[in-house]
Amino acid sequence: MSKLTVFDHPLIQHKLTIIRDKNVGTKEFREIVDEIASLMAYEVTRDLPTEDVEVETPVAITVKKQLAGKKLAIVPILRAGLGMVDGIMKLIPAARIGHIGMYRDEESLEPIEYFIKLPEDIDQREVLVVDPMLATGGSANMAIDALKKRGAQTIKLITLVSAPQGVEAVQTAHPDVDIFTAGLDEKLNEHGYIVPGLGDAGDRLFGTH
Ligand SMILES: O=P(O)(O)OC[C@H]1O[C@H](OP(=O)(O)OP(=O)(O)O)[C@H](O)[C@@H]1O
Ligand SMILES: O=c1cc[nH]c(=O)[nH]1
Ligand SMILES: [Mg+2]
Repeated sequence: MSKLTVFDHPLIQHKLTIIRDKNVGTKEFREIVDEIASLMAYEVTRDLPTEDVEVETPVAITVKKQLAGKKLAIVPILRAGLGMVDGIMKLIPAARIGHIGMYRDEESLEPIEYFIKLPEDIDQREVLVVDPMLATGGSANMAIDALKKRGAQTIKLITLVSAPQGVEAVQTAHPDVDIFTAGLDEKLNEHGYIVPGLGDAGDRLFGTH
């Protein structure tokens, strides 16, 4: 069974509470999603391997740690996942970025894929799939399926708000994929929105509601 990590860091919780407020506008929403993504990336990358390297300081030669060249790819699920990319890239600037375009059919809630473009060596990279919302889990599962079909082997899923149903769906379909989320909410409503959630993340990020 994959691991579920719910971040209880006070900064993450505080910032998530701010953007849940329906009166927060697009500019502030986008800025805070970016900040939360950075804070989450710091924790998600905690287990990256390091190696010893020699470095000459102005004072002496010493041996210290650097990242052991583990290659990463950040894969946002469009549109809303785009809002988390820059925040993660600030910490991991050498990561490659893949894109998976997907939207949920409003009636069936089934995801529909409309775009996919990944780094060619995706099979050699640890992949961070990012999407603010994990609701039914349909989109995340379809994105992970698409990644595995193209050879991705190590995948983590990073979300801001998750519904228990979505977590269970991903854990069942992909027990090898660890999930990191800033908030585990109560449930889904009859329209498939997370309750209490934060509404439609894509619309709030891009001002399209
Ligand atoms: O877990 P699920 O039930 O699949 O729902 C979650 C998906 O729904 C939202 O995208 P949406 O379909 O609104 O597309 P958008 O990002 O373009 O707004 C969200 O960003 C996820 O991708
Ligand atoms: O609550 C939800 C559920 C799916 N997608 C969103 O953007 N919000
Ligand atoms: Mg949307």
